[in-house]
Amino acid sequence: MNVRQSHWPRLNRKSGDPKLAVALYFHQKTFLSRTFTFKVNRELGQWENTSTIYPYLSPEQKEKLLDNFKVAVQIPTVSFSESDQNITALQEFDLLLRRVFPKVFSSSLVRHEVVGNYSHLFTVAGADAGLEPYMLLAHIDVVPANEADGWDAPPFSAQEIDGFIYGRGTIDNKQSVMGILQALEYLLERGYTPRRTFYIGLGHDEEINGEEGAVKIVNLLKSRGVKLLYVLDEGLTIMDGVVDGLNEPAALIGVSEKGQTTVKLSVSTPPGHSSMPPRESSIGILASAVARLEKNRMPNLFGHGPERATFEHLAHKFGWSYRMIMSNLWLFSSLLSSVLEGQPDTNAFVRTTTAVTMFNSGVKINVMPAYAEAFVNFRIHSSQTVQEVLNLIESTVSDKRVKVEFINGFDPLPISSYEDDTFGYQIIKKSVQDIFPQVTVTPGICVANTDSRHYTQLSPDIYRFAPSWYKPGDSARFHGVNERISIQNYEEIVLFYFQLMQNSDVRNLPTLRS
Ligand SMILES: CCCCCCCC/C=C\CCCCCCCC(=O)NCC(=O)O
Ligand SMILES: [Zn+2]
Ligand SMILES: [Zn+2]
Repeated sequence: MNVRQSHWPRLNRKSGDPKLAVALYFHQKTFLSRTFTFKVNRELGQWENTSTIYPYLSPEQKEKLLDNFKVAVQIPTVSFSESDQNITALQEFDLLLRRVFPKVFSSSLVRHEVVGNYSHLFTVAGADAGLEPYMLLAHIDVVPANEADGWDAPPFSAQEIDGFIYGRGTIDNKQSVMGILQALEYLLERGYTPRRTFYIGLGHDEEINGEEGAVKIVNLLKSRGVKLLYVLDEGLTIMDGVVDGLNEPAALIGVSEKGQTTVKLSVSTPPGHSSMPPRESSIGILASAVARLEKNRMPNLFGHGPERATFEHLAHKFGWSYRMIMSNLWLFSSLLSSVLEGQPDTNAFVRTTTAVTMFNSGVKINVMPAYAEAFVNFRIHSSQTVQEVLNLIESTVSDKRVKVEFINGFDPLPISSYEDDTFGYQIIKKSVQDIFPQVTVTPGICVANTDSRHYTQLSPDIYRFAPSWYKPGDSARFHGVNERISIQNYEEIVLFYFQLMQNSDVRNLPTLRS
């Protein structure tokens, strides 16, 4: 999320954005007396004290957890495609977990099951069977990485540079896999017995849709009649310094995630000699169609999904000028949305995105190609459906020579509750505040997809968040080059899960202060 200075109009400068100046003038003239509408959460009262084990890591523990994490990153658990995964690496990863988390694998409180050959389900038995269980998710597999793309360190080296560990999976998502189990290992070492039962699900094929991992874990839990109070998976992060005007870091808890669809566009034309080409080749026809899709973006729908709540919750953290915009979205939402669409990550917040990810054609330099195909991946805004997006694709392509085929897709996920009395959301929020007291917590929309989308029948309250710091430039590290995490951040992540497990043991949330 890089809303950099140049994209945010400076309200206190004469040279500010003219659109904004007009809007502000209009607002000040006409609506000065209007009360701000931004929402300030009421603070919860006294928390039941269950966190009896202080979140602390000794120097020896810090050294050990880092060693464990590095080895996890060094195992190349790559999902190349739905039919191609590095099975040897997945087997090696299984052995690693058993070796470095001896308490987890030997405790009488923990039941461990392998699901779908390489995924893991842990059931940690709580002392009070009357309390509804919750579940933590993460995934073991990673997307491919090629050092030649410009990595500063080999992507499976876990090399340390300036306090950061570099490697594929360091923020997606081995920091959660190892962080969750490391936290449990340390809690068990210190004699912890949970009050509330919880599950840990580690999928091995999230990057290729989770059919063998998450789906099978869900089916197993369903067959046992399990219902979950809340689910926490990977997703949004702690945003820091990437929204101009917001001077404090903000933890965005994904209360939903976007839908997705992929279409294949293809063109067939007669092959022939390249010395006598037709006016248009199959490649040219297809390229024009793809260019039309990229040029005519899906509509900006800012304000029609949970992204609106993000800004309403953050409004009071901005300076007065920004606050005026955020807290009066009824007037300024088009201004704000046009700013947000200027950067790839914030743009993903406000619309269905269009990504041309594969393009294949041609067999020889002097042969006209008989066939060209492209795959386009769309991430669907909360207020749209797959069908609506398909209709827009058809009308934008609008060329009978281009065949448009639906490959797969699903609608945006339901929106989980983030109210003051919502157990899961408030427990996650408190755990963030325990470990990151300087951070504001707010709901958000996860722009990518996660294994948690398979869990909707087990719980209405599904959250997507891992407390990795996301700073300017970090968006390019997800599935990109130089994926990395700071050593300090990894320690914080272990402590976050350590706290989350203990905080989840409260029977009820504290009552609201009036
Ligand atoms: C004002 C807030 C604007 C926020 C803009 C969005 C910031 C995005 C931050 C983090 C994104 C990280 C996504 C991590 C989950 C990755 C899951 C994944 O790769 N799934 C597979 C897939 O979606 O294909
Ligand atoms: Zn992921
Ligand atoms: Zn990923």
